[in-house]
Amino acid sequence: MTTGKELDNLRQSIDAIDDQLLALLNQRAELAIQVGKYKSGNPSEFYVPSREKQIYTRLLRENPGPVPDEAVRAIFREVISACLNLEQPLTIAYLGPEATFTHIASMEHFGQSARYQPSPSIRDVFSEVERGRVHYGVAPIENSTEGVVNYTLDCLVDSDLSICAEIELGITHHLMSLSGKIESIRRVYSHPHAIAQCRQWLDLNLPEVELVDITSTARAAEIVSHDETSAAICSELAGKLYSLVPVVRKIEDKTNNFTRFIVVGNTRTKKSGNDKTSVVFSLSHAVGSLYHALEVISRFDINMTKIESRPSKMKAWEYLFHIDIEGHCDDENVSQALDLLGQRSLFLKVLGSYPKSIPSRKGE
Ligand SMILES: O=C(O)C(=O)C[C@]1(C(=O)O)C=C[C@@H](O)C=C1
Repeated sequence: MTTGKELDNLRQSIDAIDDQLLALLNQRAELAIQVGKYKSGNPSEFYVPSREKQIYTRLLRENPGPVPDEAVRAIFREVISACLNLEQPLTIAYLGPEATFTHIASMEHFGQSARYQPSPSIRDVFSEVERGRVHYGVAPIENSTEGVVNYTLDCLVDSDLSICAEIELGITHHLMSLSGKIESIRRVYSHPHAIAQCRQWLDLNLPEVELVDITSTARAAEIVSHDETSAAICSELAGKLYSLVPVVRKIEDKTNNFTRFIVVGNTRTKKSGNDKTSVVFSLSHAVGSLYHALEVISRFDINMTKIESRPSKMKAWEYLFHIDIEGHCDDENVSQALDLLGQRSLFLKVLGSYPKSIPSRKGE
């Protein structure tokens, strides 16, 4: 047992370390301000995803414990966020309203010091950045259970913005209501993707209940906050914002449920050493055209992590192929592969090269 004196000594040692941490944090902030002065003054140069990725990778590799990696990441997220804010306060548009998973993903990536602005649609997220009203935008692009968010893919094709970074968030859905009682539920509101991710649970546990599609999980929570007989499938953050309590926690069918979000902006992200590149292309209706296009990827020894096709919208039954490949477009093999792929395509656009995400479980 620790005596009162020993406890006092331990707390004094903690105070001494806190003083050192505070002094070091301020030294770090001074250095970040100096780094900021080397940047040309263009606001889009201040946030450097490749450098941030290198910092996290090194710290997580060197972490001796007992502080868990997830905590190291969260602490340094806030340190970097505060330092960046001293260089240039960042404004971020996200697919709102407040407390959506996109909001959670944005805060997880940019930290508490950035300023956040909800946008009513994915198109609006893009246009806020295009019009220069915010520095960056965040939109969902793919869920591990439900597949791609088509609208984000379409916006990427139409827009001149680049993908600067990706964010991967573990997603957990809770059934939340005003009373927390399952027997009073007549309707369940949520975003169609969230309903689809909880389909088996709903069929088994609430087979008679009406399911209502809503534009976002956060909006569902807001509606339910005015109706005693309904429940929302939403994040804990959204439920708390509207004074809901959990009826049943973690109702998603697949426990490994992740969503990827993209950060879009006017800048191209430099190499971090562990990157991905997103590309969209279209092909002629000739025998083997897709085969010949993809042969280029394997010829240059590149791993493809995703392929998706979308209607071109220009002509019926013509398609755009969206692929993600490992590597940065400034890597020799990726750059050569993209040149050749361009020669074999009717149209090719590089949507961005960006650091591979470090998955986070903060949405759980
Ligand atoms: O290295 C930089 O360019 C910085 O601005 C410093 C810093 C940091 O705090 O480490 C801050 C923001 C950037 O996104 C990356 C790194």
